[in-house]
This record gives sequence, structure tokens and C-alpha cells, in this order.
Amino acid sequence: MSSLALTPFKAGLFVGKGIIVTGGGTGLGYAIAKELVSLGAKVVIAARRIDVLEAAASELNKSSQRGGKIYVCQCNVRNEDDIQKLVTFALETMGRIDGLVNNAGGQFVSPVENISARGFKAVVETNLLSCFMLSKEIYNRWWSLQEDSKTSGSIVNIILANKNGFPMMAHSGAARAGVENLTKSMALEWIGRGVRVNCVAPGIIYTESGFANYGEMAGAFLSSVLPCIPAHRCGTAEEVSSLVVFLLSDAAVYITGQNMGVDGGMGQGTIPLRPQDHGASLLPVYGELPMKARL
Ligand SMILES: CCCCCCC/C=C/C(=O)SCCNC(=O)CCNC(=O)[C@H](O)C(C)(C)COP(=O)(O)OP(=O)(O)OC[C@H]1O[C@@H](n2cnc3c(N)ncnc32)[C@H](O)[C@@H]1OP(=O)(O)O
Ligand SMILES: NC(=O)C1=CN([C@@H]2O[C@H](COP(=O)(O)OP(=O)(O)OC[C@H]3O[C@@H](n4cnc5c(N)ncnc54)[C@H](OP(=O)(O)O)[C@@H]3O)[C@@H](O)[C@H]2O)C=CC1
Repeated sequence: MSSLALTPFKAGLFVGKGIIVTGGGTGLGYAIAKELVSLGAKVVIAARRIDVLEAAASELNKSSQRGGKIYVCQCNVRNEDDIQKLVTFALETMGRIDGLVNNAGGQFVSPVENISARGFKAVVETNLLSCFMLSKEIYNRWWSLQEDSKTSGSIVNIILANKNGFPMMAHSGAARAGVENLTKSMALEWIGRGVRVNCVAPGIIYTESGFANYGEMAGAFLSSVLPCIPAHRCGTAEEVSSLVVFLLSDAAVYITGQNMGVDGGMGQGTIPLRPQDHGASLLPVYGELPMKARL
């Protein structure tokens, strides 16, 4: 499903630690879980499709080192009851929670004017509300109760590179911008409890599962978009997971409230999904624009 982790971290870095990775059965989440379990972590992977999670767990457990173990929990992150059950399950199985990766997420392609209110809400719930609900639930039921000042938690929120908006996926752009700001607020409120909160903003990362959601559009998208990425290629899931694992680890103990891109030089700029074709609008009001200066 996924190639080797890139981590340079020392073996056993996460021995005894418990981490939750939402959307951990596929794509980026799978790569993150794989790297963690190979470093000795206990990891709960959570998503809606239990069959996908179970298949992933049996593969991932083959990468386990030093007591690392994968547990699975069915959870729709849009549902608060499911979120509460996930935290109960994680505490029962792992005995503790040291890290959370809010990775489950997604959206659909549509111009703003065609998105229904329910569709917009569904995307906001999937990407933003879920992050708030799960982070808060773990804070209230675990991190806020720890007396030992050396006990710390780390939350990594996966968003996406959309500093300049996200045409054709505006609902997701808005939700992810919300996650970035929520990250900064949680980072400042919870620093006194030793909880760090950061974002990782991937650019275009080739994951079979992720791109499968877009059917035939994905091929056309990739060929038009690759020249716009300074690296001239997509990233890989492992190139994202190495940063996520670093942020989860104590090596990042002085880093909180940040948003870091993994985007092949895009500077977290907008993923260039083309706006709908249009004739040259916004023509210059004064003077003529030479033809070669137009698309
Ligand atoms: C072209 C290539 C682009 C590449 C981009 C590269 C960068 C980004 C990559 C990634 O993010 S990869 C990960 C991708 N994975 C996913 O997107 C999966 C998760 N997505 C979803 O589950 C859905 O998109 C969802 C909307 C978040 C949830 O859908 P669900 O069907 O479960 O929602 P409901 O509550 O049933 O429906 C609510 C509402 O939403 C409307 N809707 C759902 N899908 C679409 C669609 N494809 N087009 C238009 N509208 C959609 C649905 O119709 C409902 O609205 P109403 O019809 O009732 O008004
Ligand atoms: N690949 C890319 O280029 C980029 C990806 N991202 C983001 O990275 C994250 C991972 O993407 P990627 O691995 O590529 O794609 P995937 O489609 O493989 O991952 C999405 C995961 O989220 C889970 N998920 C979706 N909705 C829910 C829900 N309501 N409740 C629980 N789990 C849910 C899915 O599992 P299930 O369907 O079983 O619930 C799936 O495992 C996503 O947030 C994505 O938007 C950001 C930038 C670029």
C-alpha cells in the first residue's frame, strides 16, 4: 500500500506512547500510522469504513517494532457521539493519549455557486468541526487531568496549501483556514498544560485513495498542475509523514501554533485548480493588452 517510511528518528522514539490518527486506514494517515508503529507507538486508526481499517491494520502491524501496535475504531468524525466513543476506546486500549493527528478530511469539486448549504456544511463538519470536537474531547478527558508537568500532548492538524483561497473547493479552503486559526488559539490556550498544536499543509501529494475520489478529473488535473509546482512533481505520503512524526515527537517540544507546508516549493500557495474557463474578464480599462500577455 505504501513504501518505506523516511524517518531518521531513533528506534523506539515512541515506545509506550499512544497516538490517534483519523483517516489512518488510507493515504497520508496510513503512512503516518506506519511510521509511528515502526517507532514503537500504539496507534488507534479511525475512519468510517471498518473493512478498510481492518485490512490496513493487519498490514501495518507487520511494520511494528518494540511493542508498537495498531488498533482500529470505526468513527464518523462528523458525529460527536462517535468522537466520544473514539476517545473512550483509545484510553481503554492504549491507556493514554500522547498525540492526535486530525487527518480525516476531504471535499468535492464544485464552483461556489453550485455548492448547496448542506454540501458546504458537510465539508466544514468533516474538516473543521471534527478537529475542534476531537481535540477538545481529548483535552478534557486526558491532557487537562495530567498533573505531571512533563506529560505532554501534541496535536497535528492536516490542512492543505491554500493561502490564496481554493477555487473549485472553496468550502474546503474556508474550513482549512478555520483549522489553521483554531490551531493557533488552542496552541496558546493549552501551552500551560504542555499541549502543542500545529498544522501541516500538504501541497499535491499523490495518494491512490485520495485521487480515486476525483475519478477522471484527477488525470487531467495532474497533467495541468505539475508544471505549476516548483518541484515539478507530486509529493509522497512519506514526505508528509516524516514532518508529522517530527511534530508529534518531543524533538519538536518548542514548536507550537505553526503551520508548515510540504508542497514542493509552492510556499503553501493555492493548489492551482483552474477557475472555470472564462473569456478574458477584467480586461485593462486603460490601453490594450498585447495578445501574448493573455492566456
Ligand atoms: C480534481 C482533482 C483535485 C485534486 C485535489 C488535490 C488536493 C486535495 C486532495 C485531497 O483532499 S485527497 C482526500 C480526498 N478525500 C475526500 O474528499 C473524501 C471525503 N469527502 C467526502 O466524504 C465528501 O466530499 C463530503 C461532502 C465531505 C461528505 O459527503 P457525504 O456524501 O457523506 O455527505 P452527505 O452528508 O451525505 O451530503 C451532504 C451534502 O453534500 C453534497 N455532496 C456530497 N458530495 C458531493 C459532490 N461530489 N458534488 C456535489 N455535492 C456533493 C450532497 O449532495 C449533500 O447536499 P444536498 O444534495 O443534500 O444539498
Ligand atoms: N492528497 C493530497 O494531495 C492532499 C491531501 N490533503 C488532506 O490530507 C488528508 C488525507 O488525504 P489523503 O490521504 O490524500 O486522502 P484519503 O481519501 O486517502 O484520506 C481521507 C481519509 O479520511 C477519512 N474520512 C473522510 N471523511 C471521514 C469522516 N467523516 N469520518 C471519519 N473519517 C473520514 C477516509 O476514510 P473513510 O472514507 O473510511 O471514512 C480516509 O481514510 C485529508 O484531510 C486531505 O484533504 C491535503 C492536501 C493535499
